[in-house]
Amino acid sequence: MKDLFDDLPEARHPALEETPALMDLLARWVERGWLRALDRALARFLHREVPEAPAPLLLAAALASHQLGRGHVCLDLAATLEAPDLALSLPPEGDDLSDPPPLPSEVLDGLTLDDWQRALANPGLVANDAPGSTPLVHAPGPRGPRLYLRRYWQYEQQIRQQIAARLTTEDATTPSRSLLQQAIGADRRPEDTAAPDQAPRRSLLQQAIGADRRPESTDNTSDAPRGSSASPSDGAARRPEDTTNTETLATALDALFPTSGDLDWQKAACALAARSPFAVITGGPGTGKTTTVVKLLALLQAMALGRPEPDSARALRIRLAAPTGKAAARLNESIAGQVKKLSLAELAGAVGQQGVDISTLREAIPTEVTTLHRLLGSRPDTRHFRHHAGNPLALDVLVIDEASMVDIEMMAAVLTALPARARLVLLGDKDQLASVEAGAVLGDLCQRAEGGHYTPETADWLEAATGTPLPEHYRDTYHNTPGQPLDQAIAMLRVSHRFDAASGIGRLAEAVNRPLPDKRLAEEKRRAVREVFAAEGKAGYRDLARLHLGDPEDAGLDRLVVEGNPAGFPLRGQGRTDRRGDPIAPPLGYRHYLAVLRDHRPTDTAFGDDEARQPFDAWARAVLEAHGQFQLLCALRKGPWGIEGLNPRIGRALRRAGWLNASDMELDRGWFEGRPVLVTRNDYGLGLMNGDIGITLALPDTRAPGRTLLRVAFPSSDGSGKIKWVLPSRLQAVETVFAMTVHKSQGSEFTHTALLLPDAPNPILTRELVYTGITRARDWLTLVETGRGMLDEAVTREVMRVSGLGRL
Ligand SMILES: Nc1ncnc2c1ncn2[C@@H]1O[C@H](COP(=O)(O)OP(=O)(O)OP(=O)(O)O)[C@@H](O)[C@H]1O
Repeated sequence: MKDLFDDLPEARHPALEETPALMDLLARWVERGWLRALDRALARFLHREVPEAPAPLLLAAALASHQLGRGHVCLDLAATLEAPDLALSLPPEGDDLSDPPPLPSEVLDGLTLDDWQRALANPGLVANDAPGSTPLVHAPGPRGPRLYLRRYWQYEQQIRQQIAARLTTEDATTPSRSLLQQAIGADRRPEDTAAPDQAPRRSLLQQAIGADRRPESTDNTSDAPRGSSASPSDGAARRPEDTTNTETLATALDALFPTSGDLDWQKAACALAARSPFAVITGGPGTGKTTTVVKLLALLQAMALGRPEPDSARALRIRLAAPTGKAAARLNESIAGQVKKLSLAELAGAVGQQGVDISTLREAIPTEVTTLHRLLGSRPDTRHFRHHAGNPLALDVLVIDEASMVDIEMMAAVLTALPARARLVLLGDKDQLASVEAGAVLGDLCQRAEGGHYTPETADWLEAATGTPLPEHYRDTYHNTPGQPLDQAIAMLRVSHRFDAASGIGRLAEAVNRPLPDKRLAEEKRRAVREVFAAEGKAGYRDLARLHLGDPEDAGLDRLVVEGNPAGFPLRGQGRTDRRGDPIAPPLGYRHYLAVLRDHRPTDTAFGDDEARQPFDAWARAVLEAHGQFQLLCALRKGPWGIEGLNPRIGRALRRAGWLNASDMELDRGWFEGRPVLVTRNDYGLGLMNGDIGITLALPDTRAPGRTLLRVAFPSSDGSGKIKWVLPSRLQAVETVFAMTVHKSQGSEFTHTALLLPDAPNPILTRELVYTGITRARDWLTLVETGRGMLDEAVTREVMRVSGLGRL
């Protein structure tokens, strides 16, 4: 009897057997916020296009689309069958969890990987890892098959090909042939993805996946000449900065990096980046990414200006860019300072026969940082950029800072618009949260950065260039796997110059960030994190405080947001000094910027032409600067511990303390003086970028003497210190930012950061999120806990990103 039953096929969930049942299920998931309406729309669209498409295919398509909203560029089929409930972000924020619809695990029960792949064998809808016009692409991955929406498969291909082409045209050494073949993908011709993609259903599909606009640069139907498509032969031509002479390079590196006994990773990173037309410099906060890149630019410029043939000596066209206005402004500030104090005399004498003029060299190092959108020339209301393959960027070197925030679509657009001979240098912290949009390009590229994986050729070359041998454990021979071409172009900076051993912020970031290769080590990791706090108190880390809140009305929250809760820190935050011995001011709360707002208000009664604005500009600058002293960050948007609940709650606390004058309605959704706002979408008309922060101030109303008018003051993004005054009614996409999500805080830094963890487990709570939040703190960090065990929970959960960019 038993054998007979065993032979019967297992009954599968009706949603896998009949399309109407699947559509009902998807509708229920959408209703509960488990799935996006877009994801269901895609499944319905595909069903209309090919009515006989089997339900498991439509389900896979909806799940693949859903992954995009969660940052993954594709659906990993085997991983989904292993842990089906991870395919949806469950529970979504704000779900009351009652009467749940069937979970993915119930629906997928009984479906094997073979069954699923057989269902995907549908040439009308799914292509097998190849160009074509199907909306979906089924492609192999390192851990098993994946399903992509075609557009994202194409972005990935474009990035792979553009990077691989640069990795094959190193200036100084050439990797072995077999590695080159791996880099390009032995079974794929580089021109494959350039084949016309007729995609007849594209516009409808794009609507279905929320992508009705795309950059021209990635539009394969465009008949624009592929002027910038990189090919090894293009790239092999000599660059103006000739870094092939290892001896000259070594002398120049010695001039930039005073020698020390051990390997200086900054020097090694500079050397590797000078050698390769594509390079990544990754590292945690304060490890010297900016310092290194400034020296790299000085080196490249010196090489270019010092060329022996005077006719060919010309300065390189270098551009610096960052994904958001905020990140651009930050880099702008730090790079300008570093260029000014860079000692160039030795370098200038080390290159070329005559040497290079120091002031010419200094002037040739740019300090202006633009956003990627501006660089590519975004046009209002379209994702089409002015620069693309047919109209490439006019530059020789592009440096992108905060590259962890660049999503796959933007990275593909940048790479496609980059001339074949231009260098690309990516800077960023591989461990930070990735962009909210799909694709963690930097994290994917840096998967092996920790171990180095340098080949014997690279190790020998590095030793010749830097004068220091490469320690054994960074060599591929140590790891017993051949170093990939990509590994040779990546350098990881490992020493923080901002946080020393006495810094709790640095220690906590390190403990939280420690990878967890084996779940059995979870308890050990939790203990290591707890130990940082166990050193609390007078003898403990003086920059760390821990605050427990019982409920959102807890008076502890008022103390934190108004005053900064200095009592939570050892010695009330008094008496600390920085590395140079300068005093560090005790931690502050929002009262500080509101006090500057009140106490420094100009007495002038006119606000009109440029001159009359100056006192107001100075006031706004002081208020904005004071505002950067404190920021509350939280993981969630919704619920009492999300920004939506906390923003009005904090507004009320500040009003109670006498620092704000606003009604409940204004605090909830209106305008009031002192309101800090965050721009949530680029507004090219106003010149405001996603991530910009402005403060609402009351100015004299020139048309009605004695009365005031609210305007929002934003720092101008060109680093000029000017203030942009914007009428609130013109701001289309802003939100109050007493509380900010950790996601939005990327690229920013605050003197005192308070990181608030929610009171219940949530999939969004990961080690990357906690690490990103912690590393936003410059001098003071308050960890705010609202429930038990959430820190433990978070530090042992990692973001799983699925993409195919790991190996090149
Ligand atoms: N080798 C070094 N020796 C001493 N101080 C250094 C060194 N490298 C960098 N610094 C200092 O450490 C601080 C951080 O450096 P830098 O801004 O270059 O780091 P970063 O990695 O770009 O930081 P961020 O996290 O802000 O991106 C700066 O004050 C810099 O002057």
